[in-house]
Amino acid sequence: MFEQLGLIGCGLMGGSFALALKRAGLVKRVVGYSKSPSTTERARQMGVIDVEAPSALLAVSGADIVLLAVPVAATEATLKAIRHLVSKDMLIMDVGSTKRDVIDAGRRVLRDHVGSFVPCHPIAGKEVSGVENADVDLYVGKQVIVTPIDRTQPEQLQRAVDVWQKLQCNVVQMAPEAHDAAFAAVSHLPHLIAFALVNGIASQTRAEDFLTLAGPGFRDFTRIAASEPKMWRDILLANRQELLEQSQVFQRTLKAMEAMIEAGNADALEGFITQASQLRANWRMGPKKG
Ligand SMILES: NC(=O)c1ccc[n+]([C@@H]2O[C@H](COP(=O)([O-])OP(=O)(O)OC[C@H]3O[C@@H](n4cnc5c(N)ncnc54)[C@H](O)[C@@H]3O)[C@@H](O)[C@H]2O)c1
Ligand SMILES: O=C(O)C(=O)CC1(C(=O)O)C=CC(O)C=C1
Repeated sequence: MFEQLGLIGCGLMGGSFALALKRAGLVKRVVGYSKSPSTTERARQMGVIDVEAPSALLAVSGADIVLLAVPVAATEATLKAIRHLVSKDMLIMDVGSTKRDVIDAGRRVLRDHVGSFVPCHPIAGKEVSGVENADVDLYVGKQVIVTPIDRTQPEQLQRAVDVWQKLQCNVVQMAPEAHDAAFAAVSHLPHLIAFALVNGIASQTRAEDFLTLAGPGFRDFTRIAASEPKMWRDILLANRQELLEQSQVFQRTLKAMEAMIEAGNADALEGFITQASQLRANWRMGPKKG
């Protein structure tokens, strides 16, 4: 049981975490801070946080657990704002979608206290952001990737794993580099393609007609194109090297498929689609069972 959660970033991810922690009876009090005071106020009105803090530092004052739930590019400034109150006994976690840049910021800013910081990434989310969309069940049954470094205190790592497990998450430990490589392929690239696809259609003179005719296939494929622009700008830039490599792989695959279509090679095209279709039909979210 924690005495006080210091929540920095009272949005979708942070708000959902606070609600889940409260429901599980794991925290007595939540003190929250968001850049915009109206967001912090809204979070209190919704019962997501109990007390509004006027700064990140004051949100951390008296906290034994801290969650950073801000855009990844805001991590360094946030850690700088709180570093004077960070102690060895405080568990600090984040939920950022990229890990190498977040960890680099942690090393630079926290220095001797970097051991209190356990980098985390819940593989849960939505295309809508903000505290209004916070959801007590967001993390239930989802994977949480933890990417400790050599200096992470084993006790803090264990506490972080325990918290996520009590929220009914499946915790997976990985190296930060392996994390960023994997999520470039299965999260960042799909978002890049969804944004590009929508804008590619929108750039055509008949876009309005096309979009009026679009059905469930378009809706499902492009759901994530409605995601928060600044958050995704930061993610795509933070993981640019891995993402650009994945984009190259995608473009080569697309070119190969175009060549089959151009040549009218029905067998090759069918084989290619069969491979993807079977893979996707058998795919289930989460770790392999059995
Ligand atoms: N949305 C998703 O699907 C998803 C999934 C997994 C991880 N993440 C990660 O979670 C983090 C938060 O995303 P979200 O979806 O909750 O976004 P959000 O926009 O809903 O919430 C972010 C909150 O942080 C606040 N904020 C922004 N800059 C700040 C700063 N400098 N100091 C204090 N507060 C600040 C905003 O006002 C907002 O309240 C991001 O790092 C993102 O990469 C998002
Ligand atoms: O469901 C969505 O809308 C998401 O995009 C969630 C999603 C993903 O790509 O799977 C997005 C970013 C993350 O860091 C983790 C999860």
